[in-house]
Amino acid sequence: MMRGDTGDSVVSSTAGTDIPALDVSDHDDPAVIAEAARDDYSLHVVPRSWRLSSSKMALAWSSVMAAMFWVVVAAGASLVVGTRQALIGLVAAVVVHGGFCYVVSRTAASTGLTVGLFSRALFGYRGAAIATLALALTGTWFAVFEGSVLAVAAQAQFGGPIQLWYAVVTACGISLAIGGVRVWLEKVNAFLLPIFAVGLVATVVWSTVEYGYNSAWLTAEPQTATPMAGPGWLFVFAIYMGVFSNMLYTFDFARMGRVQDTRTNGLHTFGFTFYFFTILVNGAVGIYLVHTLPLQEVSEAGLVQGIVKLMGVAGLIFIVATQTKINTANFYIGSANFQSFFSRAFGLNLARTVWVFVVGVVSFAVMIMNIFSFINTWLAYQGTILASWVGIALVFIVARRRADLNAFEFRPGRVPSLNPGGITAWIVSSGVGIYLIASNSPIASTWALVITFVLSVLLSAVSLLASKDKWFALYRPHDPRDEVTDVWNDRIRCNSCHKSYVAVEMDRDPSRGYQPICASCATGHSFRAAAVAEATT
Ligand SMILES: Nc1ccnc(=O)[nH]1
Repeated sequence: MMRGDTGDSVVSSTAGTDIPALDVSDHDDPAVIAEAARDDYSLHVVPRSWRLSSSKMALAWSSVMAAMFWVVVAAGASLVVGTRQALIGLVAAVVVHGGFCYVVSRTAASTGLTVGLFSRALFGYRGAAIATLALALTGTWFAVFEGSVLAVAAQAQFGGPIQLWYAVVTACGISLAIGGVRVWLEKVNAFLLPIFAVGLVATVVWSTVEYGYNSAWLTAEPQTATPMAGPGWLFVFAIYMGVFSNMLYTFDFARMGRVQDTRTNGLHTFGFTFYFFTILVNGAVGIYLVHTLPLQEVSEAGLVQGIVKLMGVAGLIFIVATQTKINTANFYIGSANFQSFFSRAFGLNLARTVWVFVVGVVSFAVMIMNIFSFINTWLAYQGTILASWVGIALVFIVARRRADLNAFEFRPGRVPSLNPGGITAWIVSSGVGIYLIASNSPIASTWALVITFVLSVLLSAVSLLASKDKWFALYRPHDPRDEVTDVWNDRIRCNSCHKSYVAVEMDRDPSRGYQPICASCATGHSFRAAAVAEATT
């Protein structure tokens, strides 16, 4: 439908000019739907028609709930600070993660943006690429840990060389993550959720029957004294701040939630209910098991070996369920963010499928090379970068709500290269965090991430007060958003790839006679250069 035909004032911005008319439609382009089945609009805004019901969203996202990680981290922490302090730390973590993810998931659903696209509003066009690289590496390194745990469990049951199991686990991870969230993730995770839930209860009951119940686990004192500058619960809370990366995972999933479900999704699917189970229930099970099972070592590998020894094949099935679930999410986030990073940084536009293989090959190589401690160190430092991303994003989201602004500017032709306020807050706060962690003092394990986060909030709040409009947006004429009646419902055909995307993400290309261009094609160098030139003259 060409609205220009009606002479309607909707197209007023092009009236009387020789700007080409838009090819507008109000339904999805079949070619776009086919592409989305693999890519989930990873370089585009997710239209309202590609959203999942809240139950499907919950099943897809339940992937992150099931990871031996949550069980083992709490178990290890409780040996350092004692059960009571550990539980206090877990509760604090549930409240903070739940609250933040409420906010983050709402913003993701209302904007339909990825972490990569949204970050442009915070840090500018180039600055945003850092977030996608950090998140892609987080997904890949987590895939290494969770995959290796599964390989260890399989080896404990069946024997054979560990390298063989690494290969099997990697092949499974790749095949499940090839389809997008709606193709595989939601279905696989729905199927595995009951196995995970039953397995968790069975592990507790089985170990109690086998080794007897001893209530001493509830009052256990610290066993591995560690110097720390602060209370034990803060030590535990800080460990969970190290996985604030979950909030970026949340963003990339919640963009596929329906707008009318934002409250349910915010409170339950991604928020408090989710973390009650993920952090507190999983954690309490871990603390119980570590005081009940005779373990060789408290690590993910040690715990799964204990479980497989106790329960045999049933234990292995449980571990397969947990680790397969979490690795669908890790592979998905890793591949989607590598795709976004390489598209921005190197103009390399490949399907997400290709990046699924890259995540698989890289994580397999790391497992084979046996460099787990390197990855641990990497994640510890990188945790500061993602924690401060969260602080800056929250300040920005809250400020935007107060200013009553509806849409974030993220389009390549309409954001500056760097947002000096966001970038300064990001570099300074994460720099301080990295310095504190490198100092290896007792402050590192308790305060480093807290200080990073608080600094990121303060600095970004101050920078917003001092900010100028041009930090956030390039001002250019001929915005297709102004030419349609409904930016979410009207699809505009891109003159470069000839596919139609929702008007929210569309721009006009000054280097090609103001033809319409989509958010993905707009990452090309010539368009960006022309847009920047137009804005500054
Ligand atoms: N997001 C994640 C949290 C914990 N473990 C993972 O592998 N991934």
